[in-house]
Amino acid sequence: MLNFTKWHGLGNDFVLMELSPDAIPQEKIAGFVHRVCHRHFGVGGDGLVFVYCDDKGFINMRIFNADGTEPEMCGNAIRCVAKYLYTKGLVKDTSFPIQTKAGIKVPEVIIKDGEVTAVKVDMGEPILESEQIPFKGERGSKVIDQEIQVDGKKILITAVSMGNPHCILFIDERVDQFPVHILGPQLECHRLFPAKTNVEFVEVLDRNRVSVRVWERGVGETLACGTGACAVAVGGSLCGHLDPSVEVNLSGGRLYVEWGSNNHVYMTGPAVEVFQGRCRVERWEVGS
Ligand SMILES: N[C@@H](CCC[C@H](N)C(=O)O)C(=O)O
Repeated sequence: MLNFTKWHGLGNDFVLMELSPDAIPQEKIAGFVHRVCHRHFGVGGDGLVFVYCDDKGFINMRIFNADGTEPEMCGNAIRCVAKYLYTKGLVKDTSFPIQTKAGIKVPEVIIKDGEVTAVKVDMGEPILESEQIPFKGERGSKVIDQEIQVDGKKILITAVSMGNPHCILFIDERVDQFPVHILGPQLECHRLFPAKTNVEFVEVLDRNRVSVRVWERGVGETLACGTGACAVAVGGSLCGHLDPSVEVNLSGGRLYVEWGSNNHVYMTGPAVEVFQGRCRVERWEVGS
């Protein structure tokens, strides 16, 4: 039996296990994650998050998407991990570093009347030139409002990496009526993004407020994406649509993002524990 807790950040939901994925045979991880995250045959979740201390005593977080692929980072999950560690008494300070595949991130739990009401995360610096996002071949040639063809139609995209890749579209229509389920998968697998991409559809409400729907790599449409919200704030600022401080309204709720003058991106939002449980696992086969 494996203990787990179920968490969400604005409806972007995760199964959290205090375990290193290295404890699982490499060839079994994708199937294990897929099964745990399955909404009918497993616990159900957009992803599975592993939290553990490495041999140097560093806290590590590794996240896997529901399809079993491993992204570099997850903004909503790191808030859940920070609250988990703090409320369980596994860390004493309100702010502490967490090692991820996208480098060290520093969450700070915000406490009011003895309760963790939100988590603010220093998400580090955005990356505008990387192998994950389209790059025109010259240094300094960032992808900002660049025209591309999708299914014979011309669209403008902006590409930002927060450790994981994001393709951002600023749209003129209402985002709640936008065909996210058609354009999302087409852009996720577009040849310009060699490692596939997350896709954010953004309706700008004013210079400090946006409405966003997200199509996530390896998952599909989710209710929120923390790294996506950060990428939108950076992309919107680079395109001249937004100020550096933005309220990001996602399908599952609101995040506050600030692109600081030190080039770090700060994301603030909630983290909620939903339930605890144990799942039956035999040879890393779940529920069989
Ligand atoms: N929901 C996440 C991002 C999870 C990873 C993403 N699907 C990817 O493949 O990069 C967030 O809150 O940032």
